[in-house]
Amino acid sequence: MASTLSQKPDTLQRRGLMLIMSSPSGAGKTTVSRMLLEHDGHIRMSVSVTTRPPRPGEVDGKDYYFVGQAEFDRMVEDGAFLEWAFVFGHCYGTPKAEVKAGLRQGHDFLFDIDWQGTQQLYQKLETDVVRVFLLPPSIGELRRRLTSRGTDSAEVIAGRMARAQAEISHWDGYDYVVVNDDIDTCFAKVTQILAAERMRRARQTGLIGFVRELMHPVP
Ligand SMILES: Nc1nc2c(ncn2[C@@H]2O[C@H](COP(=O)(O)OP(=O)(O)O)[C@@H](O)[C@H]2O)c(=O)[nH]1
Ligand SMILES: Nc1ncnc2c1ncn2[C@@H]1O[C@H](COP(=O)(O)OP(=O)(O)O)[C@@H](O)[C@H]1O
Repeated sequence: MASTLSQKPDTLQRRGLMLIMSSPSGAGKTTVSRMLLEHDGHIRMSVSVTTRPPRPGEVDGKDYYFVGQAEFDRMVEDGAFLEWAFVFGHCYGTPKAEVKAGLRQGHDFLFDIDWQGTQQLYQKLETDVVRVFLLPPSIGELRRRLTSRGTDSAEVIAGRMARAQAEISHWDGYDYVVVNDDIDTCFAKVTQILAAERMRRARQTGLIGFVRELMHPVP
């Protein structure tokens, strides 16, 4: 039977969500983020600002906005960040403007940020935030991944390994925890989390009118 409703459920207005992915360095956040951006047409990356120098192959404006310390400090003073933190000796921050406007328009955003940034975003925008923590299958595999990525010196890798346990200790500040053993399985799980979170009643702002029409159909 043809529907008499004025709106199709699939096209209803929805508030955007903030999918945060954190992990110890090398567990696979960047890899899973790239897969999500490639396969999901509705999520955008929140590109952070950092004082860390670019790695080979990283593109300014795509991977990060690379800035000097003075410019970063000015942005902090101007209130340009939703959150910012000091990680591995460098400053990292999430620019505010694009995300706030995008959420209202129903866009979803993906954040590759650490536990400090996650706490700050959760305190500010709790209902919009979905927190996912990726774990490596083992500490040995984490070291192998950091080494095989080939982007950091032995000294930097040693620093990241030394921080791994401290970062893992924040796993209980997240809504979901996924072990990134096989990459395709891990990606499938993150995709399932995103799909379910998009269906949360509180996010489906357009449902109110739709449900009203279902309950009071025009004869
Ligand atoms: N709080 C916060 N953390 C960030 C931000 N951008 C990146 N990070 C985190 O900073 C850490 C270092 O990032 P990066 O230097 O790219 O190395 P990675 O750990 O190999 O991804 C990671 O834990 C990122 O999640 C940000 O805007 N805010
Ligand atoms: N499930 C996986 N199995 C094997 N290698 C992986 C897996 N996930 C990521 N990697 C590799 O491990 C390295 C670190 O991954 P990356 O996504 O850069 O981690 P992070 O962003 O968390 O620091 C990269 O070389 C990546 O290709």
